[in-house]
Amino acid sequence: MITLKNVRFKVGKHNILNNINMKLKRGKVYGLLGPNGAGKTTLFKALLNVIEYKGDIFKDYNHVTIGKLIEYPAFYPNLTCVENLKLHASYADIEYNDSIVNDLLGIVGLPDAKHKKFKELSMGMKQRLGVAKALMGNPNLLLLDEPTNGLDPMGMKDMRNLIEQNLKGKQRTIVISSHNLNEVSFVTDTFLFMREGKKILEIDNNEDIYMFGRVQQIPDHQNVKQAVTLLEDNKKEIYFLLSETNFNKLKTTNDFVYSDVQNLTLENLYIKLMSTDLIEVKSYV
Ligand SMILES: Nc1ncnc2c1ncn2[C@@H]1O[C@H](COP(=O)(O)OP(=O)(O)OP(=O)(O)O)[C@@H](O)[C@H]1O
Repeated sequence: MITLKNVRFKVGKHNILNNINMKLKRGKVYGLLGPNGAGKTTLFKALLNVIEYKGDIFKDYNHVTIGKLIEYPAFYPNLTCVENLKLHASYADIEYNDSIVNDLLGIVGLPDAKHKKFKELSMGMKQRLGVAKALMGNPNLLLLDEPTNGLDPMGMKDMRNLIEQNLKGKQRTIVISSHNLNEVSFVTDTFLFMREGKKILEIDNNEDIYMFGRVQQIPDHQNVKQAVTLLEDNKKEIYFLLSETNFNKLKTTNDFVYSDVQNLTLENLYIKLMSTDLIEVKSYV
């Protein structure tokens, strides 16, 4: 488990990361969602320890190894896939041999492109080579920043299959940032929504539909409070956000009074959370 406690990063007066608290468990895939400038890449940089953040990041692995695909993968255009990976391994001081490099190229679906020069690869192949690079040294934390960036629908599907079938593992934590809600929802266990440098909501990606409605009265039981996420807009109206299962449980609670209930798709949920009217998200969990 990797635990972030009050992680902050400020440039001048601008809070780029604003008291981020989260726990990243082994074997889980996290989808980091948020608009441009929300702080997703900066959060990756904090995890990579390449920025001077405040707060703490605790890692309970004996030895944390991190693989990363951040922005577009950088490779030497005139070197082949194999040569590029070997060069990276020697720079990064990662142990490798021919069979490790060949296996990695097999895992990412590039076994026939081993001796192709980087500049000859398609966009999808370049991204997959970027993943192979991130996987060198068999990292237990894998950070993928917009891995489907620039890919066509087939390329996106290949990337999804790669994550689902070959990267997810019991010992590995994967964090994927993406603007493609649909794509990320196929592979993610937990969504982390970020806005303006804050983690505003964390929810499981289960089959449940999310319900949204206006709160008129909320019971004062701790159990009820724990089940509900409240969204407050700047007109001070309170809305609730609940999984369908929790909503059905709460419906039977007499004092829970609400109106205007609607189902939310992931896209609608995202829009609600990022809407400029909304000023605060309170989760008691
Ligand atoms: N070192 C820095 N100095 C100044 N501003 C920075 C620095 N690093 C990040 N920022 C700013 O912080 C904000 C968050 O940037 P970041 O790249 O983390 O966002 P993001 O969520 O990854 O966005 P995108 O989806 O566009 O990739 C942006 O407004 C960016 O300009």
